[in-house]
Amino acid sequence: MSQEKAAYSAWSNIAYSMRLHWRARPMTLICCAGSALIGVALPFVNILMPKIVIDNLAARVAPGEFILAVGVMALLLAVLSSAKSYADLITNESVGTISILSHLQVSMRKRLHMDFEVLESPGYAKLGEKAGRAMQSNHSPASNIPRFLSQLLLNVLGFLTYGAIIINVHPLIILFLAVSAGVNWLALSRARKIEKDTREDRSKLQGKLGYIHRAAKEPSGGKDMRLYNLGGLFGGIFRNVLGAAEDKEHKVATGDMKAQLSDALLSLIRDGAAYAYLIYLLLNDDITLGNFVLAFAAIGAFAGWLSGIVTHSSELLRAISELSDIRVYLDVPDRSNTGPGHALPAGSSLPPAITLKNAGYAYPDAETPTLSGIDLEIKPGERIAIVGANGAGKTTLIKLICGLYRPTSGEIMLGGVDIARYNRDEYYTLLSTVFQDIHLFCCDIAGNVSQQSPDRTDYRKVRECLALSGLADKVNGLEKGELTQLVRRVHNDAVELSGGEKQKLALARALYKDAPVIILDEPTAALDPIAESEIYRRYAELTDGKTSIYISHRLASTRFCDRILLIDGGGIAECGTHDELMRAGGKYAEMFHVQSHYYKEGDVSEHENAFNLA
Ligand SMILES: Nc1ncnc2c1ncn2[C@@H]1O[C@H](COP(=O)(O)OP(=O)(O)OP(=O)(O)O)[C@@H](O)[C@H]1O
Repeated sequence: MSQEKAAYSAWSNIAYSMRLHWRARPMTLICCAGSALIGVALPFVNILMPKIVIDNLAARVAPGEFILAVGVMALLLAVLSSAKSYADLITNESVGTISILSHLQVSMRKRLHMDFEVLESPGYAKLGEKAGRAMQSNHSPASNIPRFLSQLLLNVLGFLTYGAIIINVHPLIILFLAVSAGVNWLALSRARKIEKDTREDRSKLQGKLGYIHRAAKEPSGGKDMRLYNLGGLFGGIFRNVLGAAEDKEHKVATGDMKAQLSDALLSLIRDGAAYAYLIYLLLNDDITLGNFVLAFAAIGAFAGWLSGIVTHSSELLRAISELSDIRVYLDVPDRSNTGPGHALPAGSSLPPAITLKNAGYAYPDAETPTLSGIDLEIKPGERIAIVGANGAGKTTLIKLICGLYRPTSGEIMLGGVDIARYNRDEYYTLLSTVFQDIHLFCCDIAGNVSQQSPDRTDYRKVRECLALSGLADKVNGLEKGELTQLVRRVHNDAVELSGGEKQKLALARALYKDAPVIILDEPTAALDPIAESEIYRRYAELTDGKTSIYISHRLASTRFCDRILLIDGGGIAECGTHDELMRAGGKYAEMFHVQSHYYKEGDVSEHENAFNLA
């Protein structure tokens, strides 16, 4: 998967953010604009008030006129102040929240539906980590672009209004103030560059910290940590990574601090010089007292507007850049066919043939393909067993057949049509699967079997499937039976299932789905011998009228299949019935002999009879 996509331009990100807020709640943007306008009017009225008071006193106006002028100003202040509070309330409450909720929803949808191959790829995970940093909360910069824009607008308007007052006193003051702001901008640019340059590394370090955290937190990792005494080793690695992360964060914080210091220092020099000049004008009677007070206040605030422009444009640029991270992540395309696809074959009680033509698969960044040149036709209703050494590519092969991976060479067809042409979700309806890594969902046992909400669950069928998979006794022994919750982390009263029980539950889930193709990846690896033998005994019943693909390391158990495929060297090295492969005397026969060594002669033939298929 290509990880780097051209980053979005600043304008594109601003337009995107504005669109997002406008669609969700137009009032938010109206309030942002209102906040900027009132935000500049309010202090302006504030600094105008003393001038009006002084001018009126100097002109010795009638008391009624004086009170009216001051009263109007006070009323204006009160109205503006209330309007500003209202606008701020709306923007503070909505801006970050609208953005974060929208992005969280889209990213959750993406996680739930994204094509599996991309979901699994490390490149996608890294993009997710970067985006995750930018989506940490409703206060994160990327979520607050309209607010930064509003603040920037406020400062630009303040700059222009107050600038007009100051220009009236002397245009050079503006030039002087603007040059000092330019110097300040340079200092902030440096800080922003440090932040930008270190973002990739900081994101990677955060990813590592997250991984170590999870490994220490999850019971599966915690068990090994204790038994292998990994506390010291992992603690050391954690400290190193944390140290490196702190170094980077420190670098960014130091850059920010230097920029702020230079801002404070420059402000002091700048305002001091401007005030000195105003005092000089007053002492020489070149300015009225009212105008002196107004200009004095304007210069004080002008510096604030200038540094506001510098700071908020810098913040806005940072936010824009982080929004790019989110958009790049959300824009990773789902390559699977989620639109209207080719109609699924209908009309036969048996599922259609699955054909692999010269199919192969190379994992991203792998030097050599895991599988290549696979030619195979799985006939309707056929029972196929796949065997082979660890890492031979058995699971990869079934993931290809399931459509979870797209072949990197050749093609896979169902009923003569490339499986990529079927709608992905419709194609999945054909498959009942049990993989090695079993995931339990935080609902009750019945829901875990039906994979449906309670109102759509057929409880009678759930009980039948639990009986077929051999979990009925366990479930019936629970106080709430199949209504017992699973996943303790979510439900306090949940039960914990053993590895074998989970496997039985996964089998019940596959049986409940009752799809025409059943794919089992070592479904009995964690079962006790009696439960395992029971599954073998019932295999014909469980897969009746279906195509079945069955991976197992227990070679004796594959004898009840119509055909056995031995995967080796990235392809199908041997193919045939058990007897054919034994007669051929190849790798399968060798593996079988090695394994049967551990069984008494009678055990194998016992299985043979038990399957009632040989
Ligand atoms: N997500 C992945 N990314 C990269 N390589 C992978 C990935 N999954 C598996 N592989 C590699 O592909 C090869 C085949 O793996 P696969 O899981 O298909 O083997 P298997 O025959 O099912 O093994 P086992 O019997 O141990 O379950 C292995 O060498 C493995 O390292």
